[in-house]
Amino acid sequence: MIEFEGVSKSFWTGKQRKIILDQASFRVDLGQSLGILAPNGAGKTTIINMMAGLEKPDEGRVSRTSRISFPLGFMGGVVNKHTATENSRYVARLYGLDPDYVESFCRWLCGIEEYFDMPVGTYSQGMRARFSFALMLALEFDIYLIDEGMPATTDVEFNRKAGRILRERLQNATVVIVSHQAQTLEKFCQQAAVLRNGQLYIFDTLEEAKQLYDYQAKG
Ligand SMILES: Nc1ncnc2c1ncn2[C@@H]1O[C@H](COP(=O)(O)OP(=O)(O)OP(=O)(O)O)[C@@H](O)[C@H]1O
Repeated sequence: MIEFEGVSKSFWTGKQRKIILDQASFRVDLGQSLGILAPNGAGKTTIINMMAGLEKPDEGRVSRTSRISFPLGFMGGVVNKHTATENSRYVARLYGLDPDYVESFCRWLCGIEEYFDMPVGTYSQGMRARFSFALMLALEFDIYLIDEGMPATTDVEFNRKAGRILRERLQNATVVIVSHQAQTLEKFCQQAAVLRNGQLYIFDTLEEAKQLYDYQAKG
């Protein structure tokens, strides 16, 4: 479970205060995958980062009582001067998993051949995205955090394999996915939310959320 209690977050832009959340309270329960709809720049990445514990609220409390993933595409734990082999074995040890398993899973899923033994700093953006996605899928979490704005991979074979594993994983796991379009959320989520005026409004159906989102877009 992830719970936000009276959470406020804003950024000072030099000209004005950009409000992301204003005393917002909501919960993500296990088994209730949530899709968050918000226009570009509204604060989707910031909310996902707060859920992951990468960013702190200015006020209020974020509590986590399950195994929460790092956001898909997050490379913060990956060391550029080390190879994918070294990074995957290191991350496996951090999470108390078998390094041989995590390394071979990532090697198989990434499909980046000899680059797996080259420093991550030498990878293309697509290779980096594939490696961080593979790393996330190698570890088991109760809640997966997916930021649609993260660099995507255009490798068809990888997307097919990774998509299949993610769908399998999501049969038993919960996902929080943020997007600016409803279509992306349809596949995964039991409930949908709209970020509006610093509040997250959660609905039982994507249809209801879309109505508020479309109304907001017109307004
Ligand atoms: N450290 C920061 N300092 C100042 N402003 C920031 C900071 N981080 C984010 N912002 C601003 O806060 C707003 C929300 O950023 P965020 O990346 O969370 O939005 P987003 O909805 O994920 O955007 P996008 O859809 O474009 O990826 C943006 O206007 C961004 O410029």
